[in-house]
Amino acid sequence: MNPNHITIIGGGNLGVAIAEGLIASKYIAPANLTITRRQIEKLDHLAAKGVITSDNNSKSCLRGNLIILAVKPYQIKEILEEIKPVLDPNKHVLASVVTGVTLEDMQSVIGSDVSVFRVMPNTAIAIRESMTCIATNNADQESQQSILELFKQLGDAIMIDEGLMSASTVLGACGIAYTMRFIRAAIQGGIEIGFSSEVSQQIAVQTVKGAASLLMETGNHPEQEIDRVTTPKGCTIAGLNEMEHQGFSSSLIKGIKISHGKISGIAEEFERK
Ligand SMILES: NC(=O)C1=CN([C@@H]2O[C@H](COP(=O)(O)OP(=O)(O)OC[C@H]3O[C@@H](n4cnc5c(N)ncnc54)[C@H](O)[C@@H]3O)[C@@H](O)[C@H]2O)C=CC1
Ligand SMILES: O=C(O)[C@@H]1CCC=N1
Repeated sequence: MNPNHITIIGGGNLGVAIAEGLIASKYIAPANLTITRRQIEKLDHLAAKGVITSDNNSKSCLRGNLIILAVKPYQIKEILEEIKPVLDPNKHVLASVVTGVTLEDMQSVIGSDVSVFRVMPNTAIAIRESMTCIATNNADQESQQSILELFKQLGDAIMIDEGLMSASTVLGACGIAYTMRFIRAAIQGGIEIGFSSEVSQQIAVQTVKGAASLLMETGNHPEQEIDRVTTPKGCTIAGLNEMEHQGFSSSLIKGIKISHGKISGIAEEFERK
């Protein structure tokens, strides 16, 4: 399966980010990309780039062979019922980015003839820097390879067991928000010690990028890199230890666990519809 036309159903935050990443990657021409939402005027910026915008999900599915579902968890069941009559197992592959809704949930509506994937990117997909985790229970190796290759164009991508999909949602997708909050706090601290907001942001953002790049390029554990920074009796270790006394790592780990626990509640929205 090589996606020759991609249809994204749900042109909200993530759907638009995926479209932008696809356009930037040149993986697919804008004319081979369709995106839907009910208020299509909100997709005018994509239409201006040559993307097909529509408020008709079924017609849009006829155009695409890869269909990406990017709606809220409580909306997906209704949409699956709507597009089911036009789904063709010999043509279509379905990929859902919807949080908490399982492959089995989706197959309970559309059956298991069509290959279905759960895909968990993050909003950095817009600039081709997503970490995307992918799972399936019925797609053949060739389709798995195609989907993996596609999302590798948009950052990094790995196949995982579906049982880890909620964990990947939290670490990868929610992780963007956690990291932004770290950066915001660093900016605020930088202002307290003398920088303007703009310069503080410039320093904080490049420092986070540098830290991530160090780990990517060396493969080191963060603590190895921390050891290189913490001069004995120095200012880094003093600040780090104070942050830990205040619960820095603990609060992050607890937050990750709370987010993870919340996902089973999100999945119930599928059942209630
Ligand atoms: N925002 C994020 O960072 C991430 C979101 N997700 C998941 O992706 C899904 C979408 O999230 P967001 O983009 O943030 O939500 P959103 O609310 O911004 O986007 C959903 C879009 O679907 C549209 N929509 C609703 N009913 C429709 C219909 N019948 N036909 C066509 N379009 C319809 C809405 O108008 C809206 O634009 C959710 O299930 C979320 O859990 C997953 C990973 C990251
Ligand atoms: O907050 C949420 O529920 C969604 C899923 C991951 C990112 N945003």
